[in-house]
Amino acid sequence: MERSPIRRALISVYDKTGLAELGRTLADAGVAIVSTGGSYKTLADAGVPVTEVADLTGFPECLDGRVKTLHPMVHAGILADRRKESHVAQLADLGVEPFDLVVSNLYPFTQTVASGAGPDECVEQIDIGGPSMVRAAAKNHPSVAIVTSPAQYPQLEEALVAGGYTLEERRVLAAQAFQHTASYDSAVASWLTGQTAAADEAFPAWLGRDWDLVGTLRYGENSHQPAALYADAAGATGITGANQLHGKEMSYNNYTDADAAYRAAYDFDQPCVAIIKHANPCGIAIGDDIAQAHRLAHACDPVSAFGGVIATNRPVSLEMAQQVAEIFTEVIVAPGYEDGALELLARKKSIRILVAPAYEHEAVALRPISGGVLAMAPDQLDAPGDDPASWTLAAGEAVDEATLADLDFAWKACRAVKSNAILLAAGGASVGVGMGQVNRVDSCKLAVERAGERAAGSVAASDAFFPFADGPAILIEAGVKAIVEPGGSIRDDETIEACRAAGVALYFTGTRHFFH
Ligand SMILES: NC(=O)c1ncn([C@@H]2O[C@H](COP(=O)(O)O)[C@@H](O)[C@H]2O)c1NC=O
Repeated sequence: MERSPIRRALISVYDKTGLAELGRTLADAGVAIVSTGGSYKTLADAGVPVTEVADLTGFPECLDGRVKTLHPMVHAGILADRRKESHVAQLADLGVEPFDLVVSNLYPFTQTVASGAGPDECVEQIDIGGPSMVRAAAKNHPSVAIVTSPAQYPQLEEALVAGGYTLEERRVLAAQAFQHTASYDSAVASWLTGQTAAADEAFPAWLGRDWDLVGTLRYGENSHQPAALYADAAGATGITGANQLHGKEMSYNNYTDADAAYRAAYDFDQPCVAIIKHANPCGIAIGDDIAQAHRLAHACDPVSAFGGVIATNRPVSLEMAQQVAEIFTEVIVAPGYEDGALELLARKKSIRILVAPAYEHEAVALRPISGGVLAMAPDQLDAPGDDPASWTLAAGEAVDEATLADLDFAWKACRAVKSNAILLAAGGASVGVGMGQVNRVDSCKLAVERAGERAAGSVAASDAFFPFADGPAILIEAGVKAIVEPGGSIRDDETIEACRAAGVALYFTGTRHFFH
C-alpha cells in the first residue's frame, strides 16, 4: 500500500510524555515541526528544531491559551484535501503550508472534575482548540495523520521509518481520534448536564456513556452468538475490571454469573459466599469466617453447585481453597487470596480465578430494552424494610434472636434470587431456594423440595407478598417456623390466619425485592 511521506507536523499536547524523544525522531527524519507554547518549550529545551505556532500565525497565543491554534494558517494547513488541485492551488495562493501530521492530546477535563475542582476551573479545562485540530485532521485523513496519545508514538516512529502512514492506517487513526473527541465531549456534556439539573432531578435529561472494547469472547450465551466485552470508557471497574489470575478465558456466561455472585456476596457485611448457576444462587451463606460460609453455601445444594461460580466478600483462606479444590468450579471471584490459597486453587487448570475490589453499586442501574434503556436506582443495602427492627409482626409470637437473625439473612439473600423467589434458611445459610417461577406456589414447592428435611425448623423469605395462602400452606406443611415477606396483598388476612393457626411467626417488611 502506498505511503504518504511526513514532511511537516503540528504538535500541541497537554500530556508531554515521550514528547522530546518523539520530537528528536521527527526532526532526525527531516520533519519540520510547528508547536504551541508549552509543547514548543519542551521540544526547544530538548534541542529539537521547532517553530512556535505564534510565529506561523503572526498572532500571539491569547486569552490564557483559549486561542492558540484557532487560525486559518493552522486549519487551512490541516484541512486542505491534497487530492484536489484546487485546494493545493489555494494553499499556494494563500501562502499556507500543509501539515501531514497532527499530534495532539487534550486538556485533562475528567481528571479536573474528579479532583473536585470548582466549576470555573473545570470549564477552563474544556479543550477547544485541541478537539478542533484533532477533528480537522481526522476528517482529512486522506491527507493527514492524527495521533492523539503517547501510546501511538511507537507506531508513528515505525511509520516514519517505513516512509509514512498508509491511507488505511490514517483511517484507523482518524476513527480513534473521533472516538477520543466523542468521549471527551460526552464527559463534558454529562458534567454540564449534572451542573444544570435541578437538585431533586434524579435522572438527567441526557445520558452519555461510552464503552471501549475489552475484547471479543469465544461466543455469547450460546456458541452461535458472537460476543464481546466492553468496559466503561471512564475506567473498567467491577467484574469488567477484575484481574484474572489463572484459568481459561472468561466466557459470556462466566461474566454474567460472576457478576451476580459478586453482587450477592457483597450484600452482606459478614463473611459471605454466594454460589451461582445461571444467575441464581444455588447456595448463599454467611459465617464466622469465609471457609465456614463456603461450607454452608455449598451444602445448600451440592448437586447444583457442581460447575458453579463462587464469589466471596473476604479474601479466600487456605481452608476455603482446600474445600473449593474438591469441587468442580467454573469461576471464583474474591477481593484477594491468602497465602497458599491461590497456588492451591491454581492446581486446577480450568478454574478461572479472579480478584476484584469490593462491589460498588452503580448510582443508576441501566438495562437496555428494544429502542431504549431503563434506568433505576439499584436495590441496594439499606433499602427500606431491610432492618428487622422496622418489620411488623403480623402473626404468631415474636421470634428469638437467632431466628430473627436467620429471617434477616433470608430476607437479604432472597434479593439475589430471580423472582418469584422463596428462600429457606437456617443458621445463616440458604437451605432451599425456589427461583424464577411464574407463580409463588411453585417457588415454595421448589424451595421445600430442595431443602428436604432441612425445611423443618427453617425460616422462609418471599421477595414479594403472597397473593394467596397456598404458598404459605406449603411452607407451613414443610415445618417452616417463621416467614418474612413484604405484606400488602388484599388477601393478607388469609396468610395471616394460616400462620396464626399453625403458630408460625409472620413478619411484614413493607418493601419487596423483585429481581428479574
Ligand atoms: N485554544 C487553542 O487554540 C488550543 N490549541 C491547542 N490547545 C491545547 O493546548 C494544549 C497544548 O498546549 P501547550 O503546548 O501550550 O502546552 C493541548 O492540550 C491542545 O489541545 C488549545 N487550547 C484549548 O482550547
